[in-house]
Amino acid sequence: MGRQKIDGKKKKFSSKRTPDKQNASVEEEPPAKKTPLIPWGDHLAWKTIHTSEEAFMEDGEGFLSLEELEDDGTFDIPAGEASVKAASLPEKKEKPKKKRKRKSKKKDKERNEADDVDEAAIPDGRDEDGEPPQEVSEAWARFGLHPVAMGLRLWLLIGVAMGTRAVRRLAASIGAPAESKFTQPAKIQEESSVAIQSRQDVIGAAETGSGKTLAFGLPILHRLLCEMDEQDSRRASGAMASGEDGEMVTGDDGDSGDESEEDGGGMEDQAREETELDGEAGEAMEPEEQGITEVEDVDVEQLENVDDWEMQQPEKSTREDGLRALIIAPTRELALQVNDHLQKMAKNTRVRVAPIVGGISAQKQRRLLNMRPQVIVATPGRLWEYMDMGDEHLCNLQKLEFLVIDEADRMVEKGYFAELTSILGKLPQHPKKGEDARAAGKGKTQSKKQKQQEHQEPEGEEAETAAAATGSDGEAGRQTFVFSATLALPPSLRKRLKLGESQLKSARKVERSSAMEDLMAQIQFRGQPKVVDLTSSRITASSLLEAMIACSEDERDFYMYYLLNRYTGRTIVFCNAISALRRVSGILRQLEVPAVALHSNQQQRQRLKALDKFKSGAATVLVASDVAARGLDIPKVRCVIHYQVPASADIYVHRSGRTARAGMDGLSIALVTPPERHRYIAVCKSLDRESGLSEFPVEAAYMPTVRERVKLALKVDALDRTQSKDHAEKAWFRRNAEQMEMMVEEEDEDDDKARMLRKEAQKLRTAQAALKANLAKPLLPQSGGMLGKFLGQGERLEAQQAAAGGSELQKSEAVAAFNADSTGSSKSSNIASLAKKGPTRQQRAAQKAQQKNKESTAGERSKKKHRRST
Ligand SMILES: Nc1ncnc2c1ncn2[C@@H]1O[C@H](COP(=O)(O)OP(=O)(O)OP(=O)(O)O)[C@@H](O)[C@H]1O
Repeated sequence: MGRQKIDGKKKKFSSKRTPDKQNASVEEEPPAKKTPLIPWGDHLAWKTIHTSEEAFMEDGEGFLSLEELEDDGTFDIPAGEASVKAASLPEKKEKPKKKRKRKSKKKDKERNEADDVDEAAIPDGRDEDGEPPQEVSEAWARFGLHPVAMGLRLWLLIGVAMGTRAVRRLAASIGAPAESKFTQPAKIQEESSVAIQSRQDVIGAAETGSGKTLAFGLPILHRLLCEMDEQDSRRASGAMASGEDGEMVTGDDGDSGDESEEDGGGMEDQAREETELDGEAGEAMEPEEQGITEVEDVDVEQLENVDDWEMQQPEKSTREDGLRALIIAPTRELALQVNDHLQKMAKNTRVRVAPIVGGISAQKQRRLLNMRPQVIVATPGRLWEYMDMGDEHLCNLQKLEFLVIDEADRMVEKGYFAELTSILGKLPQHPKKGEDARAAGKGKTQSKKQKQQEHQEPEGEEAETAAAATGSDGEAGRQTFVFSATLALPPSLRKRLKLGESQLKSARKVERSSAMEDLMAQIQFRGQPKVVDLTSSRITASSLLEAMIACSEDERDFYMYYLLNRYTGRTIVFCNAISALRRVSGILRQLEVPAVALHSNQQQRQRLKALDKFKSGAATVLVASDVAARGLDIPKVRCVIHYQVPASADIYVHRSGRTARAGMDGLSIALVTPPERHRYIAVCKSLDRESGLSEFPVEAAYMPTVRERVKLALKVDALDRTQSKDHAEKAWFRRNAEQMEMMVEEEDEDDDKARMLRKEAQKLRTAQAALKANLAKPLLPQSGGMLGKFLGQGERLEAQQAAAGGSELQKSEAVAAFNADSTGSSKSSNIASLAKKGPTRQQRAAQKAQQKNKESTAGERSKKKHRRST
């Protein structure tokens, strides 16, 4: 009931496989027009696809292993209900199990979590939270994606709508939060879809967390998959013509595929054993020095992301395949995240994705490059290093079809630009109309080896691949994406971009004024790029609530601690300087806040461990430098605290953008001290917020305990450091004395110093005991049974934010409402109030607002109740 077969009479999704090839081939025809079985199915570019068995079979992770397969191998899409049928799959060929202990534990955990979803308890299409299914958008259909790429999206959407177990797992595997509000392509993805159909270049700017990665990821995956189809068909028809076995070509996952997977598994395991990150340059700080909770105890399994760099399909491609897509991102973490995202999307396809970033050992980097992945995600420094060394794969750029520059505004900054310029200089020229792509594709600065290779004319398959690279429609050359959340294009440049490349070049000498213009002039666009600017005048995400707290330097730690306690969700505390970051980490450690530190002076391994600990929830606070400001997509970050005012508006926007992602709510609070006032005003001005951010209401009743506690923590931390230093000195002295075979007598120690040390140790013990006692106390003594809980303001803020319902003005009013005093002047006067101290007015206002909010929430609740009952 309520279920419709997707195949109808004409079309059949078949999971039948040729018995000896162990492959699933899917053939479809367009759905019958009369009864569109999937509402958006008519718009799909139905194609024959060849996909691996795993896509359909493996442990519920493939997109057709949805337990919706019928006896005859077709599958149903439930319409209007989410009940699912037990799978009746052809028996799966047992593969010899390889040792995969480390991975399997984590996978099992994920599976168990997913298995917790009781599907029987999901009646009439509601998800397990009892929410009715959301409308599935038809907007994806306009993309005309390759069915595999489209499949990911479709199943993601159906999964979001219905919450079925396997699909939710898939959605999770491609990194989309199940609670995400995206039930259709994000705006930037929609606007960039021209990149798929017409292969137009795109310069895109959209708010943080708005889905830019998929905006370039999907076109790349789509194109590469289409080309593989074409290659397969050509090979199949070639084989037929030459009288070979005419069996359907099934890609790499036939018997040989099994074998290669075995090998691959072996290689992967071996690689895992071997894989160690570089102990690269840069000062390696001891955890104690960082003042962070130990990360050394992190289980290796938590570092899956490190091992996952190993490509998902380790069999290497041929040299003829060449590099197809080059994605450049400014930080290692961001590059690894994009790499991870694309790898997950390309799972179960023959598209291979690999990272080239600093911190990966040279041995491993070499191994990855030897596998000749079609897609490379890189940071400019490491990429240029390998290109400059003449790496064969990286210099084989004739078939490069995609160039992506992510976080472009950062790329034009000092420290990136020189390398980026060199990389761009290596890229082949676009072929002129009618010119042979391969002839034109010879870069300006090719390695010797490469030039020799090119003198040998490609034959057969190679020629076919080259033809495919130029596009069957005669389209040739590389497609470029330039993306950022804060891409400031000067109006003159915008105008010239509209005019097209030739005008851009001719105008550049006279008019070029910014680094961004330099970059645009160096990038060879194919013609007229499409400029997609989705940034609003607000620039930050619309679901982000922003506020500030004006405080003295001494008070900054108090407010930070207050905020961490009042907003217990995942929080990132951003610092400008590593010294401040260490200090904050030290205090938090003493205050028993589960925090980890992340900054550029750490070894890459430490950086990843910290991120992993934060992502896994083992730490709820990340104390970070701006290395974490851009691009990082960490789910469920509720709050960003700018412990120090960032150096520029761009950094402010990117830092704040670590929360309120994918349509979720988030809070960003800047702590502003008098010396930072000018910087704060400049940031506000750049963001067109002349009146400054709304002042965040602080509940003064909490502050006495907060102050006392933080002061104690500071004291303990200072004493702790002194003592560690003394111990280190003593140990050093003893070590050296031993080496010189000197006797060290206790009397050698200065009596006064020894007494002082004992005194210090006693002080530390007393302070530690006092802090411990304080930590055992609730933050707000007389709070009528709500002790230690974070009720009140956090929830009220959320309620007000929700009530504000999206408009910027309303949202800033939502924050302002907390401070609103009888004169209502708090917002306009907040810059002026920076130097002021004393929260009495705030306190009164907060209490008033609290009272008001209680009343309105109670009123709302009773109204809702009434509505429900009627
Ligand atoms: N159409 C979609 N459906 C579901 N989830 C999506 C969709 N598009 C993106 N997402 C999710 O939204 C989140 C943010 O996406 P992404 O990291 O690409 O943002 P971004 O615009 O690149 O952010 P930033 O500017 O900070 O780098 C990711 O978790 C991603 O999985």
